Amino acid sequence: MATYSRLPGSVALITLQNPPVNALSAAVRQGIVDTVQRALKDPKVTSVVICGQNGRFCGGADIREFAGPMLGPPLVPMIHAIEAVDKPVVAAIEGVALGGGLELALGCHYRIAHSKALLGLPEVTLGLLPAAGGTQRLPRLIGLTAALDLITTGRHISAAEALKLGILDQVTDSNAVDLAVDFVRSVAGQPLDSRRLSTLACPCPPDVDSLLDKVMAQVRQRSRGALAPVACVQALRAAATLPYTQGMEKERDLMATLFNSGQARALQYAFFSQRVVGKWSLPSGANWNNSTGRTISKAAVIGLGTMGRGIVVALALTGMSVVAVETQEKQLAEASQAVPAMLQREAGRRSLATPPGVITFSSNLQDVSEVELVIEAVFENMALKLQVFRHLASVCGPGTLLCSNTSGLDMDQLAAVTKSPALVVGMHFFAPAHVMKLLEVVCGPRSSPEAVATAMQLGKRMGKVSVAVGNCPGFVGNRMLKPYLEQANFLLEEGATPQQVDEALEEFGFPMGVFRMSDLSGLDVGWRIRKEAGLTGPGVEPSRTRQGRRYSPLPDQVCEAGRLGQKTGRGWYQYDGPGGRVARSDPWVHIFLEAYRAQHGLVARSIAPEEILERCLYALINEGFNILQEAMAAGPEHIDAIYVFGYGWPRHRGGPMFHAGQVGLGRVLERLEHHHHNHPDVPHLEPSTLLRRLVAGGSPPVQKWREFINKDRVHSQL
Ligand SMILES: CC/C=C\CC(=O)SCCNC(=O)CCNC(=O)[C@H](O)C(C)(C)COP(=O)(O)OP(=O)(O)OC[C@H]1O[C@@H](n2cnc3c(N)ncnc32)[C@H](O)[C@@H]1OP(=O)(O)O
Repeated sequence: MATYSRLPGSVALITLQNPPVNALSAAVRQGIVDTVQRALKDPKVTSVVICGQNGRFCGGADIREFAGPMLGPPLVPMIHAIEAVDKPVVAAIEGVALGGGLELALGCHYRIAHSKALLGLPEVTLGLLPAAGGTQRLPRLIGLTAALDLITTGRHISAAEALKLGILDQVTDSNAVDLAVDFVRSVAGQPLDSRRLSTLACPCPPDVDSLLDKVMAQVRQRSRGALAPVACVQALRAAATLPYTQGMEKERDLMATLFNSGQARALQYAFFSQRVVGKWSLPSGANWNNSTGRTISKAAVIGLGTMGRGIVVALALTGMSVVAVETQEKQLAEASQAVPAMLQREAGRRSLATPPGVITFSSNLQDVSEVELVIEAVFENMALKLQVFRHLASVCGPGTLLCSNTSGLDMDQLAAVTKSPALVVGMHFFAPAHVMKLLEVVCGPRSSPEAVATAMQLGKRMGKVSVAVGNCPGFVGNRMLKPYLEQANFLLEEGATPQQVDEALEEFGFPMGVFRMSDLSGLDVGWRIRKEAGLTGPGVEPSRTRQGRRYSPLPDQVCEAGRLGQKTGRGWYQYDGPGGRVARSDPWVHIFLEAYRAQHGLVARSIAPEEILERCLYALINEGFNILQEAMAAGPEHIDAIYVFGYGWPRHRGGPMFHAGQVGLGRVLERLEHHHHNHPDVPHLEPSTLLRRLVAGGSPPVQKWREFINKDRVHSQL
């Protein structure tokens, strides 16, 4: 709703009220329509200020309402009516003015903001465009070039930047509403024509067409199949080339197409998934709301390889002091050069309000005795990690939280060698750890609510999307990746090339196909994990089966040939040299694949992109269903957030579990059955019981899956 009050000096104050972000729900829109009418009719009112309750102007349209029928007054005529009012209307912006919130402010005659306010038109991130006149008013206010940037990226900007661009008329460090009230009194009675943005011409550079073509090409390349950024450019072309009314028609038509697209639904689902995962819970009933984490001010990181360095930077960026330990002198010397530079770069990029914490480098594990939390980030080797944990248990106090950055090892085994297993949790970062948004917080069976809450809070402080997951091999992300990678290798055995597999996946929307990705991270990484699992290495027979299941030794053989990927200049592709970035097809790989197939009596066949996608993606999704069944993830949103934020799953496809729902669960089941029939020695293709149960239950939408997940789970940890 919106409240109305009359202040001394003939000012009407309209306050939007819809906590927590004063989203423009039907009730709020109705409230605005009613209160604006009241101000208009009240002869004692000469001017109007619109603000939001609790220091937040408006977070935009109420996204939850998008799923249902449109009720209440529409935004477009409501904003037109405000713009047409003949008494000055000022938007007093505190907190946020986003999406429809900023569009509402653009319909006002003046905009005044607090210096800490954030403004933006983030609709593109929800698969939409600013269709309450935003694509037509903003470019008329700040020019086409700046509007293209803001609308196609959806980025939030500071009040200072908004002032510079001309979106704001004034910025204040004190109360924005008070300033707006004073200001509107001072302009009462002045002509408003030039303040009505819809009546202005759109300032454009001389060569509009070439600018729009250039931006369109950039957007298409960046968006990897997403529709909304393209529609934003089309709407801005209309703003630059058509009269306002026709521009608005174009905006409306484009919005209608986007609104009904699966992509908008997927992106809105992704928005809410990101928020759902913050609300973790454990089977004990402990959850985000009833558990208190510790506030960490001093932490340590053990191991300063690539991951450890990134973690040190991520921690220091929160302002805490960090002890960075590396026992190998050469690695320590390199890290103590590299880490401060990384920290400086990242702090500069983020323009931080808090100065970074102090980092102390040491080769002595004893130096972590005073810290409150330790993150072990040594090599992915259980014996080594156990050794470090035993050592930590003797060095640290019994109240120190001990975390491991393992990517899939048993957290409970590590907890067992410490004095306080309840204070042990996994913190699985993704490389580069100071940049990547995802953090898997691994809750072992003995992890206390306090330990989980501390790790989740710390993740949030580091700006991560933290997802609580159960303790199973590979946790959630890597466990699902395994069948995906496995299928990619099988496809090579059967006749595909690395390029064909990568192109199908990149066409789907992944930034990189599996083989390009493997070359980037290094083939030795997976090889070492497989060696640890006894699947490869000296003494292991190079056959195509392991424990009665199909196995492809292809990646082991490529790695053992010294082809480690980009770092050696050769992997699944060839590069210009060690460290090269541009992947080119390598005749060596094709000859190698032919020889491999001949050696194993395999006849190459032509494989369509559809089969590549089905086999890789459905195998991954199927494992997601198994994970849900075992309660290693609390819900499909958790798996989807992990894949969107950590594994490059295209956001406009929502995440693997959401995608399964969009494809149709029946179809996924049928194709898995088909592929399992053709490959009975691949257990990962055998459809999950949960998937079968969901299909038998009428394929409910993803939000209803929880009702079908077996309550008597064997391993329930979440
Ligand atoms: C004709 C079409 C015209 C216009 C289209 C639009 O306006 S689309 C909407 C555009 N607006 C946005 O995209 C803003 C989305 N919100 C945010 O970016 C952040 O929520 C915000 C406002 C920066 C606040 O961040 P903060 O970290 O403080 O809170 P959090 O994100 O956890 O949100 C708190 C709860 O509010 C819910 N919420 C936020 N925005 C909206 C919204 N626009 N509609 C509905 N609900 C919203 C969010 O889900 C959280 O809910 P909870 O139940 O507590 O998890």
